[in-house]
Amino acid sequence: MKPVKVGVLGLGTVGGGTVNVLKRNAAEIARRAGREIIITRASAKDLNKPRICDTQGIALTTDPYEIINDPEIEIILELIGGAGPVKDMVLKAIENGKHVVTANKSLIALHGNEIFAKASEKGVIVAFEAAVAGGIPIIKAIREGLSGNQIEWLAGIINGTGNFILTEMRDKGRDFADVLAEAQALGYAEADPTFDVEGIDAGHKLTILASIAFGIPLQFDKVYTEGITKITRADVEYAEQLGYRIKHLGIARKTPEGIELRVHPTLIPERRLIANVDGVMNAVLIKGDAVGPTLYYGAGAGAEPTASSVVADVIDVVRALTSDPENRVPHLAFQADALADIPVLSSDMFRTSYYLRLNAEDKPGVLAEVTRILADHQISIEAISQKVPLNNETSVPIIMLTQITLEKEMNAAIAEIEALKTVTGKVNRIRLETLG
Ligand SMILES: NC(=O)c1ccc[n+]([C@@H]2O[C@H](COP(=O)([O-])OP(=O)(O)OC[C@H]3O[C@@H](n4cnc5c(N)ncnc54)[C@H](O)[C@@H]3O)[C@@H](O)[C@H]2O)c1
Ligand SMILES: N[C@@H](CCO)C(=O)O
Ligand code: NA
Repeated sequence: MKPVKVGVLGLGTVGGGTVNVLKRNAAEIARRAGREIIITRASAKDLNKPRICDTQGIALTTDPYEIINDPEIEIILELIGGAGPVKDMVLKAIENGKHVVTANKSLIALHGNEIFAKASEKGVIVAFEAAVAGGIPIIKAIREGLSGNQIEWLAGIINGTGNFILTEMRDKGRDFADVLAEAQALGYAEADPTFDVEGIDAGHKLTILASIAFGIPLQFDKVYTEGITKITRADVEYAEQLGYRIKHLGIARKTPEGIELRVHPTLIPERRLIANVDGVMNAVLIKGDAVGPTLYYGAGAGAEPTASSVVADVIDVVRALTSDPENRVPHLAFQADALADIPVLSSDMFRTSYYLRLNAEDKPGVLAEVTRILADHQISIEAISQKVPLNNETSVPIIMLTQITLEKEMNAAIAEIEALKTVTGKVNRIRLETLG
């Protein structure tokens, strides 16, 4: 059979890694796919930039549409990124009857509903394994491996840059800015790294995971998002004294009222495997009703780990070239006409435990005032400890862990606690999940 011709848009970290893996493993890949797969054309913004890949044998252009409109090309790899100009590129490729493989989570999270509808209309595949948790085959695991289950919840460390920063800060006492610069140099970070540190990238990935886990349309605008920039060294230490690690998690949970979609720093018991996932590694913990908890671990970013997923998608597409479109794995795991309209809950409706840190005057009755406010809001305290004052301060840090409570009640209680004359400054609140 003739080789399958592939065109690549974008030759940066992921594009370069993909060229390298497809070339290096060509023979093995052909044995798996049943056909030789070759990259014949690639588009780059700057043709003379130094690259991590060898482009010998690949015709380069600065115009992606030359490739998108090339009738010889069967599969387009969109590895440019962003939800701007690439949206039209992907829609045009689909329009031209080409299959698309992308690593672009913002594109899928923001425009996936439209893109998948168009792809179904045209009978082509849009594959996006590399968009979530880099090299971990998490899309395939949920969409195919767990398809007999009702998924109850999932929780994941799904931003490599953020986990790398938190790990280096905790283990080596390094500065935030310094570690972020290293993550950028290593090719882990997004073009705009605020996407990594403010939880937006994790929010994009959570949007995708929740859709394929629960069979709901993609709805990034409903994800509650908090980043890692407000995590302090003191909180990391206090959490550890209590037996917890602070990780930045994306959590999707089905409740009787609706679905919680939230991205935020989270205390998790240090004995959990996921609490010990460090550096650029990602992990996703999924609870299915039949299988119980399952955990997936691997590199969340970087050229070749991400390329591993891109290439696997290319092979899947090649294997599916001869199948009828209706017999393929649905883009969002559930049949497109069977997506459910389950409400996504506002953050007021979240139910979780909390770690609270506040500074209070060191005198009798202060703790009683704080605990009375919590009791008024039906919030039970799991643990409480008073720390030694820092320097010569007259106020003392108080750390509390609560039992599961409604976030609306917690917000109201925090407002009342902050209004107390004996409490100085803000209450620092971090959610806590036992993930059991
Ligand atoms: N870097 C990672 O570890 C990683 C992991 C998973 C997913 N992703 C996703 O993969 C995509 C690519 O990320 P990256 O890290 O490789 O970014 P990158 O910046 O290294 O590469 C993108 C490349 O696209 C080029 N480009 C921009 N406009 C172009 C155009 N019009 N035509 C052709 N080329 C153009 C840029 O010059 C750049 O070389 C993004 O969607 C990103 O979110 C990245
Ligand atoms: N910037 C992303 C790339 C992988 O999606 C991260 O650090 O996880
Ligand atoms: Na993946």
